[in-house]
Amino acid sequence: MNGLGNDFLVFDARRDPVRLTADEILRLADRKTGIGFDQMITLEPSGAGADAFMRIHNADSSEVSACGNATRCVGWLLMQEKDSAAATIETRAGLLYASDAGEPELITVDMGEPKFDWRDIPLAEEFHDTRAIELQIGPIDAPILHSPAVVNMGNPHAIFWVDDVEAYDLAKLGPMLEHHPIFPERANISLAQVTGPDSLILKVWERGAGLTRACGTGACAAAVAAARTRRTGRRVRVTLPGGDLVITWRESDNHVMMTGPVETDFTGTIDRDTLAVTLDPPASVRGAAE
Ligand SMILES: N[C@H](CCC[C@H](N)C(=O)O)C(=O)O
Repeated sequence: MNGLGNDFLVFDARRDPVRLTADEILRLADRKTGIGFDQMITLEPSGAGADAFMRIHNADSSEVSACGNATRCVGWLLMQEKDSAAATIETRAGLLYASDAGEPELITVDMGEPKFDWRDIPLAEEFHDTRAIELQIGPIDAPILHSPAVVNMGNPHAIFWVDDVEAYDLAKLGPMLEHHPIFPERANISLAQVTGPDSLILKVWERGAGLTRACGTGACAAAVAAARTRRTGRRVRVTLPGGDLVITWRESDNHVMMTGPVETDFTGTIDRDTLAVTLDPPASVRGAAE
């Protein structure tokens, strides 16, 4: 499945457990010799009364606690199954609530409350004044990235405000910042270009996945940081390379609501031993094989 091109391999492990080694996850994530994905999602029985527990692994096999676009896709799956307009998803970061947004394959997820304290991002104690971050890569006149906003949406995000997201080589800067010593658990790195009181453009280097077409928690983090610094209002249209998400940081309960599309690319089965994939008929895959 995918949310604005941020793509996922979704296993239904609610009846039979799916336990893959890091090496097997890396093999499946490989876009040349495997299936290819940004994150691997494993649906398991929920211990908290939710419709399912959602386990999240990045393409580098790291397990993480939040994935906004995948939560929309899983919410849609569960609502389809139950023929319901709402679904509850348990994650390591807590319970999330998905609901039908009134159009086919358009889903809203309540992503909970943002966190801003340096301990909650987390940041390393000796660095927790983010104004200390200044990074210039490349020729002496290369643009300098500095003073990121940091937000936790169940996972760590650092957002750099820029005048033009295309003026920076995020493929080069991203990994340096992802692994910056200020982020003891690494971080998702965003460039945000505010384009109006209710709109911004976002490019994301994702922790454990690299450049992605969209990042749901990144869009939430950037919209909240923009509102908190009076760059925008509390409702922001976030334009990512893969398309738009609408984020509302609700004043009444401090929750962040994310609305966007979901797509199913194909379904099938994977052989437990060989990891060979058999597509369900019609064996059509959305868009030509890349
Ligand atoms: N790379 C992220 C997880 C996936 C986030 C993104 N795909 C989203 O839609 O929120 C992390 O390591 O925290």
